[in-house]
Amino acid sequence: MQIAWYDADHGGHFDWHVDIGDGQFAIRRKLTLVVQLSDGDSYAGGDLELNADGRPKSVSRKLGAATLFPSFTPHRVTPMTRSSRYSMTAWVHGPAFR
Ligand SMILES: O=C(O)CCC(=O)C(=O)O
Ligand SMILES: [Fe+2]
Repeated sequence: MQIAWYDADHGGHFDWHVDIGDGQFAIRRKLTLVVQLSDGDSYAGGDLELNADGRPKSVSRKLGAATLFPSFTPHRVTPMTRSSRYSMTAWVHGPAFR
């Protein structure tokens, strides 16, 4: 589980990536769950975008909105342009993909 803080004054963003990696835990990630912990009207930028099919889509910015996706889906957080955003990310683990 992870709480992230993105702030406009500190260039908050997270470039395109997948959540599956080489690490002991990252290699076992199956599903990613992101919960919006900030009201979407209280900041600008900071959109979570998913690119499952070559057409990036932004997810809901509503406070409490939960987004679940396969951990191999490329995603990013666009640069913050005003104020700040909190999010919570949790991963569901399982046997490594083969
Ligand atoms: O904060 C978000 O919306 C996404 C976070 C994320 O992609 C990650 O921590 O891997
Ligand atoms: Fe991620």
